[in-house]
Amino acid sequence: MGDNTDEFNYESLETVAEFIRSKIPFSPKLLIICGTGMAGIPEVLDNPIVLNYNEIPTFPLSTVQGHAGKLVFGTLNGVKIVCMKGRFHYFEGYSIKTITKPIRIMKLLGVKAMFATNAAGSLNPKFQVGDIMVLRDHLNMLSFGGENPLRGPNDSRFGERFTPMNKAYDRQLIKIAHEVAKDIGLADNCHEGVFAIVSGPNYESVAEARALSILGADTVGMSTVPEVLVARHCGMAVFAFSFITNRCIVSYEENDEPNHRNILNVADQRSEKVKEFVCKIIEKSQERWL
Ligand SMILES: O=P(O)(O)O[C@H]1O[C@H](CO)[C@@H](O)[C@H]1O
Ligand code: HPA
Repeated sequence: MGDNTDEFNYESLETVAEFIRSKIPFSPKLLIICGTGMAGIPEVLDNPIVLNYNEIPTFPLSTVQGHAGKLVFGTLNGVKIVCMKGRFHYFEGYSIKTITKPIRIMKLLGVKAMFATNAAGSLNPKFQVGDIMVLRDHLNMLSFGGENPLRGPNDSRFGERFTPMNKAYDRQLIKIAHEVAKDIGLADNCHEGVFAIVSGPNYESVAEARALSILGADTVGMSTVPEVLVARHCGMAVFAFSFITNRCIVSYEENDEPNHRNILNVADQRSEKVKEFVCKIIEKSQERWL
């Protein structure tokens, strides 16, 4: 779990990238991280090639239900893509560096942009379960507590010491996402807002949900933001969205409770729409990734 062990240095990550290069006949340009319940996204790829995480030296292993632990390489409209079917979360016990390790490996493979998806609870009363919220910004509650994957010596071969975050989410891709939502009949179900990350694995207490809302968060989840920090640090364009699987409970009078099984079910029911949304955004931004 040490921050600066050899496992994370440039040369070690390059060894992992070289292993992947030896298995895959092309260099991916776009990384898609499949959130909980979004494991169907790689089905859109032509000529898929699968690499299991446990075949890749030093790659972490998925432990969460709904996260298979596979890299799926393929193309869509000529764009060379790699999907992470299974991401890593802080609550699994991995260090913040481990959960973001794949991002730098992907950079070494040639990836220029990251599309990150997540299942999230909604804090904004205007959002419904089944809606999408495109991330305009985030609230990094882990970093407020000092946990940041960019902490430690900076290797300038990846990026600069200090990374701005005010323009983390690519504005052209956000615009395209709204256009696509309109085109596929999701205009009323596609929002834009602020995502807050908490460590989990517990869902929020009523007081926590209320506090996050007061701080300006519209959705909350347990992933994505560390990946975004590392992707921006190494110069990738970033697009992210939350798929809203549940409402956060902000009243002591409510009997409802969030649970992972329901979250998987809700995501599963809308998986075709989510796939279409992602495909069309890639199609419309295609020239940037060729
Ligand atoms: O963020 P993803 O991986 O979509 O998963 C979300 O869903 C799980 C909780 O049900 C947590 O892992 C949370 O982060
Ligand atoms: N809170 C935190 N993480 C989540 C939630 C939630 O309500 N739903 C899905 N992931």
